[in-house]
Amino acid sequence: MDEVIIATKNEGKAAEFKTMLAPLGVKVRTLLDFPEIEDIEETGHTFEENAVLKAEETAFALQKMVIADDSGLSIEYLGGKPGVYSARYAGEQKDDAKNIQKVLQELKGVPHEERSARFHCALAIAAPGQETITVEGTVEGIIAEKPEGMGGFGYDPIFIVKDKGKTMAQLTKEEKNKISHRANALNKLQLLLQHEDSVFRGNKEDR
Ligand SMILES: O=P(O)(O)OP(=O)(O)OP(=O)(O)OC[C@H]1O[C@@H](n2cnc3c(O)ncnc32)[C@H](O)[C@@H]1O
Ligand SMILES: [Mg+2]
Repeated sequence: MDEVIIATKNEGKAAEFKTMLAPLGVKVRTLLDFPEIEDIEETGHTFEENAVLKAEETAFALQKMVIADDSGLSIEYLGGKPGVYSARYAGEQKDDAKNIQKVLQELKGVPHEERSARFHCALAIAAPGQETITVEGTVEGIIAEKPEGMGGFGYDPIFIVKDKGKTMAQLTKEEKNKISHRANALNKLQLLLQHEDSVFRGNKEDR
């Protein structure tokens, strides 16, 4: 595998995939490089369903192998919300600051011990005529009282990583890419592909 297309238009995700896949020597392109591909409607009820939708539609459109990422934040006190609606929680414009404000508003006055949350990342790898493969990675956290830190993207400034006692946005890129839901999912995918005898492994010479 010398090139992989990540079916995302999210710049934060795109940057993380580029960094995490760099050691493998794989060239990474994203949908930011294919502006002709229109937004795919995320009609699934789970992260996995949406990842499969995005991966299969893009693989069909480009006739290439692609990986899609559907991810989001699930907050226990809110019954799992924003969940699959994380990107558009505060409206169609997918505004990170507004999404964060909405979550903080909904958790106003809720004590620390009831602010448990989890980031999810479902990855799907699809290629024309191949069975799609999916994996999911998570990371546990607590929703902060206010945003802290400048790194990452999305909900990172309000997500205190349980094992670190800092928000995801306060971690360095290297730290985030070691422990994140996306890193966990990508590690699982790599392990799975090592055992999978399919087109996704590429030619022996590529390995
Ligand atoms: O569908 P694509 O084009 O990949 O881009 P998107 O931004 O719409 O992506 P999703 O549908 O998967 O929605 C993900 C939401 O979860 C948030 N999110 C995902 N991963 C995150 C991370 O690592 N840190 C913080 N927030 C994250 C992100 O900001 C979005 O609001
Ligand atoms: Mg999306």
